[in-house]
Amino acid sequence: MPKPKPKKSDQKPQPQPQIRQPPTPNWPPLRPLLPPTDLHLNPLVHDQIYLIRNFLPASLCKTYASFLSALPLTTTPGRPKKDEAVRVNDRFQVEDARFAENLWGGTALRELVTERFDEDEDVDGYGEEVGSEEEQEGKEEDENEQAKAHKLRETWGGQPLGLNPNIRIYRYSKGQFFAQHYDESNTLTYRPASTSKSIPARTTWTLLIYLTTCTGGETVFYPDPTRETPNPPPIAVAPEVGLALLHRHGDRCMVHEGREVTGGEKWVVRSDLVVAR
Ligand SMILES: O=C(O)CCC(=O)C(=O)O
Ligand SMILES: [Fe+2]
Repeated sequence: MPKPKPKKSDQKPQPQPQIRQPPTPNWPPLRPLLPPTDLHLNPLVHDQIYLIRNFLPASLCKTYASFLSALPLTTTPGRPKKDEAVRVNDRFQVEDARFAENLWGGTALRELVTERFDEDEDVDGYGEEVGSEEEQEGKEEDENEQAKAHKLRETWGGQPLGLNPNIRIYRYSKGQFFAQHYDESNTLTYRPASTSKSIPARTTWTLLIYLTTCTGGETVFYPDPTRETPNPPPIAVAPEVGLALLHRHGDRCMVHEGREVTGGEKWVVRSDLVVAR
């Protein structure tokens, strides 16, 4: 069966007058968490999809799913706007810079993204060794630091600043799904909650945090065919309690979908990685 032409998702930021913003939820504290040293950013597809297992422990996911079910979720209409992906789920969207900062800095995410994004690589992989003279060591360390900083910006599309304050909560019940689409990059002005700074920024990767398991409901990625692999197999990620997934979006976004849930409920917290423009 030919694949339907993927649409864009509708993730354009929707600046709304202050007065129409729902009040920010009184999110439960992000505790307990696993020690960051127990967590890893594992590449599923190098440079495209990363997974963090147990990003949120099961007890916290349970607290969140029950907290979120009390929020005023709205069912997205089955009839999308022109050029928008068909999506049927219940969702809640809020601008909450403080929560975005807690998810970033109050968990292992910042450390994994900014310091441990290259754990799977050879630790000496940055730069060639140019001799073992002791006086060269400092210089080599500097060069390694610079190479790492370069790799950081290359991986994330710029200097990571934090998460998009546009927080989206999805609940998919039996029969609900998100049809094939790709996620767009958005520009924004990043304003850390605790300061008056304004930094020109853009989103480069999608963050999905699964709070539940369910049957069906996999997030499925469709790699582009290449000459060597004309029929690449789809890559399916089954929702897992506490799993975080990061995937590249914008120009190099892979077409993907949220498969229909066939049993249970799939709960997802969605944000995006924000980098300096
Ligand atoms: O729910 C999913 O599995 C996918 C969600 C998604 O693709 C999106 O939020 O853009
Ligand atoms: Fe998406």
